[in-house]
Amino acid sequence: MLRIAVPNKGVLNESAQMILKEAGYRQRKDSKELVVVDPDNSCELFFLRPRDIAVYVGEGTLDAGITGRDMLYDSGAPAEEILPLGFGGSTFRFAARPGDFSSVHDLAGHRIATSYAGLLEKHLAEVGVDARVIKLDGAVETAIRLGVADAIADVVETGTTLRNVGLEVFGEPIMRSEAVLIKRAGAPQNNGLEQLIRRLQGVLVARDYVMMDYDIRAEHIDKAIALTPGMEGPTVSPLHREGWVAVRAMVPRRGHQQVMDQLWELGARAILVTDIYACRL
Ligand SMILES: Nc1ncnc2c1ncn2[C@@H]1O[C@H](COP(=O)(O)OP(=O)(O)OP(=O)(O)O)[C@@H](O)[C@H]1O
Ligand SMILES: O=P(O)(O)OC[C@H]1O[C@H](OP(=O)(O)OP(=O)(O)O)[C@H](O)[C@@H]1O
Ligand SMILES: [Mg+2]
Repeated sequence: MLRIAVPNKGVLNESAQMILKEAGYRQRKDSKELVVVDPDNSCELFFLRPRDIAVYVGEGTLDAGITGRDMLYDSGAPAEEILPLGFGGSTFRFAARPGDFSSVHDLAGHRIATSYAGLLEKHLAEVGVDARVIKLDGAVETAIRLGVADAIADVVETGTTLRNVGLEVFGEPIMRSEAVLIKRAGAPQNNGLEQLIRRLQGVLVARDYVMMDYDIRAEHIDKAIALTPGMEGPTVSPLHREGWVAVRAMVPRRGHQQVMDQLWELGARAILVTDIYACRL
């Protein structure tokens, strides 16, 4: 029985549930359900705080989990990333009142508020800056105004929260994060975990690619294939029309309209694009 940890609330919750649903796993009926048994897939889903997930997985009580890369790193738990999941993207950055600081090195001797003390302390040690870390639970942007800290280190996505309190980011981003699938560091990948990874990879490919079909004169096929190389080479079949072939290839969703324009210029016709519902590559 594979045991998977899923964020029970917060920004990662909905997208994590969605990707597992698309991968064929059972859904919880309401947000109060904390454990879902999915006998069809021989697994159990445990809904936990995203911050705690790396701890459970690192202890080996759960086989895999979905959490943020920043939270995994912050926890210091013996767990490792196995698959980036393409949602929950953010950066972890320093911010302060405009003009107060311009680089991490200016922070020596100052107070920095954060709810990611583990991540921040590791970063300060790496860059050799001695500063005081003030650990808060959340809403750290207000700490400067209330005189608890001189700077903050926090998750920034759109930057709206910082703008609203008149703060600005400074220095290089400390970390770029997104939701990731994790397992215990060094744990072997059993069959259930391998199946979970393959399924999630299938969902990610189905999201990122479309299927493109078109007809083209045989003499242009090399140029057409250069535009639509597919994953392992496109399928080229004869067409019941002298001198023409039909081509089928997976194409990145992003930019597929430009590819269609270029194929049209090349003389391709009947260019069709369809969604991929699910796949296993
Ligand atoms: N706009 C965002 N705000 C906060 N976290 C975000 C955002 N976008 C992506 N994330 C990621 O989501 C994770 C944080 O999730 P969440 O905010 O739900 O946790 P939390 O701060 O512990 O919980 P809560 O905010 O409910 O106290 C981190 O991995 C973070 O990088
Ligand atoms: O750049 P933005 O798009 O504004 O998003 C970033 C903000 O969102 C998060 O807060 P959250 O809602 O998780 O509250 P918290 O700080 O209490 O965790 C994060 O801590 C920032 O405050
Ligand atoms: Mg939060």
